Amino acid sequence: MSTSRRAGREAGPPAARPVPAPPKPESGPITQAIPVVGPSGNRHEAGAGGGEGERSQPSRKRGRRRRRGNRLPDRAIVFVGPMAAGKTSLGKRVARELGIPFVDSDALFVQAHGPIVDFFAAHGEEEFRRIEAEVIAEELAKPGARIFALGGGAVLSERTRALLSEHPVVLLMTTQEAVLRTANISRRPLLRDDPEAWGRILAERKPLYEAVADVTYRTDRATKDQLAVRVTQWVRTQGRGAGSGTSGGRQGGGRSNRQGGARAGGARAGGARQGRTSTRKTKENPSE
Ligand SMILES: Nc1ncnc2c1ncn2[C@@H]1O[C@H](COP(=O)(O)OP(=O)(O)O)[C@@H](O)[C@H]1O
Ligand SMILES: O=C(O)C1=C[C@@H](OP(=O)(O)O)[C@@H](O)[C@H](O)C1
Ligand SMILES: [Mg+2]
Repeated sequence: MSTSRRAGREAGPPAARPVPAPPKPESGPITQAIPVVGPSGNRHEAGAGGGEGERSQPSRKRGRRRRRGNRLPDRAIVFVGPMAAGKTSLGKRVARELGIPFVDSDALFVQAHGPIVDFFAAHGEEEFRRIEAEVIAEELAKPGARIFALGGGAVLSERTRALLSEHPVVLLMTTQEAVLRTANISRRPLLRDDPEAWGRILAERKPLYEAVADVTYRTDRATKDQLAVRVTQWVRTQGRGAGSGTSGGRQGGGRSNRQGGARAGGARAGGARQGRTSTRKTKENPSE
């Protein structure tokens, strides 16, 4: 296992990753209706449904299947990445697939403080970052499997990066071209007046994303449906055999990661889990 290279490479069979906490009971599927906070701040049901025209409750059959299939950690699985990479939209889908809640840090912020664009205008970015880091720390402290999508700049906080060393972290990466094609720029204060700032901001933050990530998926090279399947599969490996060496092996086939031209970068954390305050994860980077 490489100990120095970072995320952003092809996902393949990840290596086992030691988990520091004592083995926790694996969380089973959550089959009851689950409150979800979307980016708009609205609560809706996610366990199934997620607000995109699907059922509000998983069927009993699906629930049984999930109970057998899920091996989820008893903690938040965190999505990071640049603005408009798809953290919110893909995070919702993955949560729905897994039958677990979805939480979005921007939505938590909006619930308490109103629209981010307005907050930036009134109080500035620094104050936004301060509150964002608090909101994230509070959420990460809660137990229970769920997908937690962070705002793109959340990794700027050292405190947040340190906390992420205790969580499975998925990095979603894309390109400026794809973002300018699909994203709603007007809701993102840092892009509103200068959409091309996206690339400059990414250049500054890329090392931070890579330092916290366990696996990377490119969202500009696959459909949301394809990615939802792939990321869901990866998440399912994260609760297995803490320290048993089986945690990543099942993904191994990496089959889905290499299909359809959608490249999932892969890396696995190892070292970071040995130290609670480490902000850097040790990864294996299978070749591309
Ligand atoms: N393969 C994909 N995965 C995720 N999002 C995608 C994909 N293709 C296009 N999109 C679009 O990109 C945008 C990403 O927005 P969002 O999920 O809010 O990103 P983020 O939360 O990372 O800022 C959405 O409009 C989404 O529909
Ligand atoms: O990258 C950033 O600095 C930001 C990203 C946004 O979230 P998304 O990444 O979900 O767009 C939101 O937190 C805010 O506009 C600032
Ligand atoms: Mg988002």
